[in-house]
Amino acid sequence: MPQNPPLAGEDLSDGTSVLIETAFAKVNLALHVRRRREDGYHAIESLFAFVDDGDVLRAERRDDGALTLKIDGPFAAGLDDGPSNLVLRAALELAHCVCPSTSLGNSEGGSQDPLPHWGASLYLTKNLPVASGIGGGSADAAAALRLLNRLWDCRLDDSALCVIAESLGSDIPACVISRTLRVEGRGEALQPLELAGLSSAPILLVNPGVPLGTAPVFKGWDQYDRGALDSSSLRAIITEGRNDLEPSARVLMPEIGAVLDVLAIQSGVELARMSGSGATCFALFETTAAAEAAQRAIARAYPDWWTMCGSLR
Ligand SMILES: C[C@](O)(CO)[C@H](O)COP(=O)(O)OP(=O)(O)OC[C@H]1O[C@@H](n2ccc(N)nc2=O)[C@H](O)[C@@H]1O
Ligand SMILES: Nc1ncnc2c1ncn2[C@@H]1O[C@H](COP(=O)(O)OP(=O)(O)OP(=O)(O)O)[C@@H](O)[C@H]1O
Repeated sequence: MPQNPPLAGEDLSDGTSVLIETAFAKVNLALHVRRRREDGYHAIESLFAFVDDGDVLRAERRDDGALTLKIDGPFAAGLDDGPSNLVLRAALELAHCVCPSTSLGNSEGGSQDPLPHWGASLYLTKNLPVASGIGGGSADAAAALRLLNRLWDCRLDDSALCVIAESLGSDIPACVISRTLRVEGRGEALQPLELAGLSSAPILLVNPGVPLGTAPVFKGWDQYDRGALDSSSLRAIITEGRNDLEPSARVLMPEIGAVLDVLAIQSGVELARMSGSGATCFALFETTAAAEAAQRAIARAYPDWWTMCGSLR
């Protein structure tokens, strides 16, 4: 772990500077699962929104062509900083797309023939719980694509980054955009949405403190199509929207029921629901003061639960 990761915009002694991206936490305000596809993935209809807070990724150029990742922050422990990390996988995929003959190295001596242009030192501050339904790893990969697109001056637009993102994970194209979206397919069909009442909405996220993998939750879906998503208004999302993965996630992790019950009784709550494949649940509030009061009350009563308060972007 880095002792002193560089700060955003900090000028380093060699004259280079550090670039920074936030990996915004994702929430599925509604997640309708329509059918299991032949390729094993599920066709979804979902309203994605993003919180104005999350993990933080910093990068500085290095001229030796090496690509390294160091992780700190409250959820760094146990997270592999090797080539399986989605940040490094995204970096490699971007470099290969822009320059197919690129070989990237790491300081431990991975590459035979590193090209100086594609070097970077990456520092990830992991604030979001891992495997928790708020796209932490997906948001990190998307932030890496946005960040290295700038650092390496690749000049790819969002749609080109989304094509690269799609090969890395279903949630990653939406995380590249990190704005309110209606999402279909297995996660790659994106339609931007401006919903009245949603912009800057106060939100509280609560996780019961145990990781939950995505694949087993989809596997437990009962294969019953409960119908299309009406994303025409926030009211429709609140009253008609569902998270079809909630029953299966609750079987695997009954604590989700307790989190939802506690969120639902907080004063000023407009909507309480599970995000993604769980176990994180969220609540939208009428005011920031109500969201912060609920966070304080829940943190006092359930010290093992993780909470984060913010606004939708
Ligand atoms: C539940 C959501 O987070 C909602 O936004 C996403 O649908 C999941 O996105 P993700 O974590 O990026 O998923 P991936 O890493 O692509 O896939 C993990 C596993 O979840 C299952 N999976 C994922 C997405 C999807 N539309 N159908 C699926 O069945 C598959 O078993 C897959 O092997
Ligand atoms: N940078 C990363 N941060 C978090 N997890 C990562 C990262 N790189 C790889 N992973 C792996 O990805 C898996 C899923 O983690 P992630 O936090 O993205 O799940 P999630 O919150 O359920 O996401 P989603 O909402 O997209 O389903 C974990 O098993 C983890 O080991």
